[in-house]
Amino acid sequence: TSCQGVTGGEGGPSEWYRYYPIAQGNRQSPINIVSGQAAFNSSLNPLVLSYDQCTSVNISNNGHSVVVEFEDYDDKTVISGGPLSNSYRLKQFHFHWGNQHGEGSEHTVDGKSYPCELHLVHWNAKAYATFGEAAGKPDGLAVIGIFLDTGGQHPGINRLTDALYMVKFKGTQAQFDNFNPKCLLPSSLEFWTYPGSLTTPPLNESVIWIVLKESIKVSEKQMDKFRKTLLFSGEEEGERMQMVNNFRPPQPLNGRKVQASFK
Ligand SMILES: CNS(=O)(=O)c1c(F)c(F)c(SCCO)c(F)c1F
Ligand SMILES: [Zn+2]
Repeated sequence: TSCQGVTGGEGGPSEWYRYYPIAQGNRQSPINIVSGQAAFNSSLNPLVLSYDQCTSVNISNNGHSVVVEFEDYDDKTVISGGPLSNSYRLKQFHFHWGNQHGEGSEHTVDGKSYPCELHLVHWNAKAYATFGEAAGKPDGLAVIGIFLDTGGQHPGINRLTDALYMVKFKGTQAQFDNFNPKCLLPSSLEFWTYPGSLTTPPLNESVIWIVLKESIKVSEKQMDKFRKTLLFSGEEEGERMQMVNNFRPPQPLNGRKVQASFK
């Protein structure tokens, strides 16, 4: 139900504006990407992900999603190129998903939802001293969005889905090292890009979005692991609420231009 939404109980996306008025701002995310209206920009550089030295630290359930965090005290895991003027450091990745096939992603493409969307969250450590500071700046964050669609089993995501039982409850965390999210990339890095926001409170308008055109394929069984293992609720809470439908629906474009790195 809508009151479940991303917050799992204390009012969903339609209530956020009460405490976070920026929910009605002019660069909110996600959006529906209308492929025919995206402007091909030949001056967009190829996206470069320098993830070879990445060090994952832990996996956790923050009550909104399952999050894998990385060491980000130096530039060993960065992205550059694309629409970005400098390198941005990987801080964490997390997912948004539905409770059945037809919904789950945050961005939609020509009105089509995917069952899940992966967000790789990076921050502008060249311009700002901390993630928190960057999260308040218009060019502070860069999030790569990758659609997960159902198809054959994805070998790379198994280590992750096998670890979900350790973070079943809100507020739990477990060690999770040597996971390189490069294994979750599709073969093409072609993308759409547009200026937007966080999709969960505080909804800061500080994200340069980079949404990959090509989805990765995971099996229905792997998708079900997210839906059946994770809870919005904490261990001590009586009622167990399945963590599903933790996605925000598309927001008004308000005149923004979506650029494409491809024709
Ligand atoms: C893009 N997806 S999002 O808005 O839901 C999102 C999120 F869920 C996060 F947890 C973080 S990191 C916050 C401190 O860790 C983030 F930057 C985000 F952008
Ligand atoms: Zn997200």
